[in-house]
Amino acid sequence: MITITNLSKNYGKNKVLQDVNINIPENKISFLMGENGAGKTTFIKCLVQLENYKGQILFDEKEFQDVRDEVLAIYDDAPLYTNLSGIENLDLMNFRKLKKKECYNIALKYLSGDILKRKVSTYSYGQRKKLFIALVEICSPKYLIMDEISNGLDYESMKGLKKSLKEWSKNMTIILTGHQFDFYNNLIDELYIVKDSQITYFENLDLNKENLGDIYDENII
Ligand SMILES: Nc1ncnc2c1ncn2[C@@H]1O[C@H](COP(=O)(O)OP(=O)(O)OP(=O)(O)O)[C@@H](O)[C@H]1O
Repeated sequence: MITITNLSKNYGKNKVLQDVNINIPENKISFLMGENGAGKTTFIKCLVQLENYKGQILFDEKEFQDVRDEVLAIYDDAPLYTNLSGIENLDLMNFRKLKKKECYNIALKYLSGDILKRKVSTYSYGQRKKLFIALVEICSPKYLIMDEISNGLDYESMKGLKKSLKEWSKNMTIILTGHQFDFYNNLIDELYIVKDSQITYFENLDLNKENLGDIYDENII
């Protein structure tokens, strides 16, 4: 479980998050829903210490630095070595220390050999996303955080990712954010609303029956 206690984050006078207290359960898919600028990415950046904040974030009672090699965060400006090939990037970022050949074989499920051997600077937006998705399978992290992962993926890749996320969540604590509710409907286990500097857990909702678009209309607008 990830425990967030009294988390506050300001950018100057903009109080993006104020005294947030939530728990993210283990081995579930938790989804953060909120309008543009609500603070979803900020929250994720706090989780992985890319932003300073007030409060406490613990991963199964441990500080981030003690679980750093078990956390994988994927967000739009996540860094890649653009002068290196896709496979060289995977080899460098692979914290499970799989052999390069094993990384390559896993990555082939997501990108062709030709693309994997090309410099990342030549990749399309969707191909960069697929490289990170391959990294999830290579690293098999305990905690997986994906900010707007479905953006830029083609239909087949989205279907494949949805299936993989379900499978991964048997052994992974997963946090997702996004706006394309078609992708997140019938996928997520837990829902959190990000609004007015707060993150609120939605209790007792049957997410398999309820439509995220309707929940958004009723609770966010
Ligand atoms: N580095 C920054 N400096 C100043 N303000 C920032 C910075 N990053 C984000 N903000 C502001 O913080 C607020 C929350 O932004 P954030 O990116 O977390 O929103 P979001 O919920 O992820 O939005 P979206 O759905 O559009 O991706 C916004 O008002 C944004 O303008």
